[in-house]
Amino acid sequence: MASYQQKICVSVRRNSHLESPSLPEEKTEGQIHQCYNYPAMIKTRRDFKLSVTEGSFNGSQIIVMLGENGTGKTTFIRMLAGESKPDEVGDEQVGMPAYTVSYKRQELVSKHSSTVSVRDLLHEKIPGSCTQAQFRSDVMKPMKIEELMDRQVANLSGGELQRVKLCLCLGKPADIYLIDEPSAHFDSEQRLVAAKVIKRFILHQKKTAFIVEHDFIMAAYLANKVLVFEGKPSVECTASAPESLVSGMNRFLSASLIILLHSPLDYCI
Ligand SMILES: Nc1ncnc2c1ncn2[C@@H]1O[C@H](COP(=O)(O)OP(=O)(O)OP(=O)(O)O)[C@@H](O)[C@H]1O
Repeated sequence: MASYQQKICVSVRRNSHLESPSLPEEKTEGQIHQCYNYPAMIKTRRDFKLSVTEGSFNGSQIIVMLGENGTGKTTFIRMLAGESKPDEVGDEQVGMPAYTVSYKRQELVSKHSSTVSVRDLLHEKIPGSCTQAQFRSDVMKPMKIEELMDRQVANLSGGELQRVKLCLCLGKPADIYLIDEPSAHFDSEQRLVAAKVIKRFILHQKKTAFIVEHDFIMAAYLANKVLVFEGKPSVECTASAPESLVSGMNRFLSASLIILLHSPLDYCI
C-alpha cells in the first residue's frame, strides 16, 4: 500500500481550479484523477466492532462494498458521509480527506407530507439537475421519472420511491456518491437499468461512488474496485482496503464458501 500511495502521490500536480489543493492525484491513460487517502479506523456500536483498514481511492471509480448482513457496511458509509466519527484513528497524519458527498440511505422512509409531488420534490432538492438536458436523458428518462412526476411522494411504492431517491442522489452535485443498496425493491429489469444509469453517470462525471450491493451480478457489473467486509457479523468485522475486482471478488467468494460449508442445512431445500 505504501508504494502504491507513493506512486500516485508524486505522479502529477493538481490543477489550480480544483477545490482542495493539498490532495494528491492519480494519472491513468492521460487522465488526471484526484486521489483520496483515508486512515485506519475503529468504530464500536454497542456490541459491534468494525476495524477499517487504511485505504485510498480516486475519482472516476466505483467501489462496491461486499459483505454479509451486519458486517458494518452502513457503519463505514456513515463515517465516509461524516455522520459518524471513528472511535480510534490509526495514523493521525492521514486524516479524513475533504470532499462533498451525496448519500442515498438504505432506508426508504418518506418524510414528506402527502401533498408533496415528485415534481415539487425534484425542483426543490435538485433544481439544477432536473432541468438539465443531459441529466434528464442520462438519469431521469431511463429511470422513468417523468411518469411519476405528478404522483404524491408519500404514496409511492418501494420501487418507485427507490427510483426517485436514486435520481435525487445522483442529481446532487458532490465529489463522492454514497449509495446504500440501490437495487433494493427493484425487479431484475429495473436493477439492470439502475446499474447502467449509475455506472454511466459516475464514470462520465469522473466522480467516485461507494455502493453497497448484495446482488452479486449487479455488484460485478458496477465495480472497478471492491471493498470486502469479513468477520463475525454483528460482533467483530474488518473492512479491507479497496482492491481490484478480481482479488476482491475472490476474497468475498472464499469467505462466502466457508459460510456455506459451515451451515449446509441452510442450503438443502
Ligand atoms: N445505532 C446503532 N446502535 C447499536 N448498534 C448498531 C447501530 N447501528 C448499527 N448497529 C449494529 O452494527 C452492526 C453493523 O451494522 P451495519 O448496518 O453497519 O451492517 P451492514 O453490513 O450495513 O448490514 P446490512 O447488510 O444488513 O445492511 C449490526 O450488528 C448492527 O446491529
